[in-house]
This record gives sequence, C-alpha cells and structure tokens, in this order.
Amino acid sequence: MITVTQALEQLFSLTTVMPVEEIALRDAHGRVLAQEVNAKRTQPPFAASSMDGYAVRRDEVEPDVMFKVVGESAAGHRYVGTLRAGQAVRIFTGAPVPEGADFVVIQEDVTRRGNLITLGHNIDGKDNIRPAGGDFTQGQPLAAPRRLRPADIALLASMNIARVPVFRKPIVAILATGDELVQPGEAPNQDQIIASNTYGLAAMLEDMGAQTRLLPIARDDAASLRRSFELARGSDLIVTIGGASVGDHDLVAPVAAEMGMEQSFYKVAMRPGKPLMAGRLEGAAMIGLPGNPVSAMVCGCVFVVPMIRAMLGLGHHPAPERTLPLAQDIPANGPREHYMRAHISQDGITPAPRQDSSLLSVLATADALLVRPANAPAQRTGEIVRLIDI
Ligand SMILES: Nc1nc2c(c(=O)[nH]1)N[C@H]1C(S)=C(S)[C@@H](COP(=O)(O)OP(=O)(O)OC[C@H]3O[C@@H](n4cnc5c(N)ncnc54)[C@H](O)[C@@H]3O)O[C@H]1N2
Ligand code: MOO
Repeated sequence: MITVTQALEQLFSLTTVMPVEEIALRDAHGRVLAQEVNAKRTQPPFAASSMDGYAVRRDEVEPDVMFKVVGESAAGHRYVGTLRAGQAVRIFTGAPVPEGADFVVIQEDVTRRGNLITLGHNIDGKDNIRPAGGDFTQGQPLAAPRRLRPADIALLASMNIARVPVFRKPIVAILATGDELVQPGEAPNQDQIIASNTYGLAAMLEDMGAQTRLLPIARDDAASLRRSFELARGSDLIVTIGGASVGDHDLVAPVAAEMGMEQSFYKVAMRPGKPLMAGRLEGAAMIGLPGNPVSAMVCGCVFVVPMIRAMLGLGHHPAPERTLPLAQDIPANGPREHYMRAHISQDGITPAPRQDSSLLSVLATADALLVRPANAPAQRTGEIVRLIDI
C-alpha cells in the first residue's frame, strides 16, 4: 500500500490544467483568474474630496478666517474654474477638488451665512483629499492564478475590467454503483438505502469550482457499469463511488480495466479510504472512491479537492492543515494514517467517540479531521496534533 502523500503525487500527475475562457465579470465570483489582468484606468482618476465641506487653499486656513463661496463641486459634476485667494468651493464626498484648492474643511468646522463661511477653531492638519491614483494606477496588475473573492470582483469592476480570463471549470462525472442504492426522494425497498455521498461530493467539488454531472446509479453488473462509464465520456475527471473493495460485486476495477483504464495505484495506507484506486480512462483522470459514505467524503477532501485545485491552475498542494492541542488523551494509531472526525472547542481538539466510516451523522457534526500519522504513539492532553478543517 502506498502512503497518502505518494497517492496524492500520482493523482496530481493524472491532472492537467484546464484551458482558459473569458467570462463576464458578473459570473466570475469563485472562478480562478488564469492570466494577470491590468487596470484599464487610474482610481481615483482625479484628486477627490473624502468629506462634505468646503475646498480652500491650505495656506489660508486659520481660525475665524472668512471665505467667499464661489461655486460647487459634486460627485460627477466638477467645479470648472480655478480657486483664487479668499475663495471657497462647496464640495461633497467623492467630488473632484477644484484647481487651486489643496484642502477641504469639513462642514462641521464652518459657519455659513449666505455666500460667506467662517472657519471654526477645531481644524486639524488633515486635508481630507484622496490623491489621484491613491487606490491604483492604470496598468496596475492583479496577479494570477487567484480564486476571485467578492473583494476581487469589486476591484476588477473598479479597474473597468468587464470580461475576465479564467480557467474553465473541470467537468467531473460522479458515478455511484450498487444494487442497494436509490436516489433521494425515491422509494427504497427493504434492502435498499439512499445514495448520499454522491450528493455530498457534488456539493464539495462544486464549492471548489468544478462542474459536476451526477450519472445514473450503476447496478452491480458489468453491463450497467460499462453503460455508466460510457455516459462519463467528455468529462475531465471521473469519480466512482463504491464497488472498490474485494467483494464478488466490487466490479469497478475489472470493468474500468476492460475499458482500457491504465491504473496508477490501488489501496492507500489510510483510514478511512483504504480501497482507493486511480488511473486514466480515455484521456480523463479517474479516481475510484470507497463506498462507505464517510470514506468517500474524507477521500473527497484529502484527494479530489486538491485535484480540482490542480486542474484550476492553483498548484499541487495537499488539503491545508493547521495544529491544535489535544483536549483529551488518545491511544496509539495503527499502520494506516487516520483521519479522525473531531470536534474543536476552547480546550483544543477531541476525536468523536465513534469513528466507523458509515456514520454520516458524526461527519456532519464534526469540525475537523484530526490527522494521525501511521503508527503514531499514544498522545496526552495538550500535545499538538495536525488537523484539516472541514
Ligand atoms: N474483506 C474485506 N472487506 C472489506 C474491506 C477489506 O479490505 N476486506 N475493506 C472495507 C473497507 S475499508 C471499505 S471502505 C469498504 C469499501 O467497499 P466498496 O468501495 O466496495 O464499497 P461498497 O461495498 O460498494 O459499499 C460500502 C458501503 O457503502 C455504501 N455505499 C456505497 N455507495 C454509496 C453511496 N453512493 N451512498 C451511500 N452509501 C453508499 C454501501 O451500501 C455499503 O454499505 O469495503 C470494506 N470491506
Ligand atoms: O477504508 Mo474504509 O474507507 O476504512 O471504511
């Protein structure tokens, strides 16, 4: 059996970076910027007032000094003309500062009578002016690759970039197998259960930027599986769920092999997730996840999400980890790396008491996967351990 790190390396080598497409800014949230883009303008394009008040000349600002108000500069409508000695221009937040002015007195520090203003006594040295280009200048880059967050979308809009080059979403076909499975909403017979991890994985991978296709559930026979694999054609990644172990009805590997799958590996020294397989099928990467719902979801987090990130040009990185102290003693680990469903509190991290890989209710209420290396010794409360937030 290979290690999780070795398996991840092999999975990355099965991936290719998606081609670039150009999309409307409105659709770009969450997408990965594929090429550096450059600001098409300078922001602000003019020196702008940051407050509502009066634009004047700094060298004339003193308590009790009077100015004559000669006009107005509003956002979108500048004052045309040059400010002369003894003059003030009424100005509003975001408006261009008139020629000749280099200071804005806020209106709270001014008394106005008709066209005359008198300055008060509380004026500090702050000019209340945002210089031209104070945010960014024309040509300023936004570097790629980068997953576009809401603040990036606002910045790109401000840069007047209406169309954005992004990596195409990888198309992921998700294929569940098993005579016992029916779709949510259907009526199972007494021996059947509901296909669950298909839906969980689709949600997880869509969150990461994939486009998923849920294929019809394949029955436990070679012909049905073959038909499902054929429906997966045209996808960039095929994720199968179940049928990966050693039972008489575990047909994924033999059917995929018969269809030409070049296998990279089978079985990883991890818990849950041991009967994981991967390879290449008709130009697409393929990963076969174990059927146990928690095993499939843990493998999704540890392997499939990093593959999607790699396909989106974000590099070859394992799921991000951090560390916390243990909130209780834990026993030694066995020979497989263990991804324990765990809870986080002020005291640190605590593994859930039940770790069976069928328990979705435990996974759904967990905060993290506590990562225990193979053969880790028993550890005491307060010792530092690794975890993946989920
Ligand atoms: N003799 C051995 N038996 C098993 C071994 C082993 O090494 N020797 N490994 C065990 C481990 S570990 C795992 S994990 C499972 C993986 O088995 P499969 O990948 O073949 O999965 P299935 O047998 O098809 O299903 C397992 C379990 O999960 C349920 N399932 C499957 N698909 C779904 C789905 N889409 N949604 C919800 N639940 C699903 C299925 O009904 C089974 O209960 O093998 C062990 N056995
Ligand atoms: O590896 Mo299985 O995924 O332990 O339940």
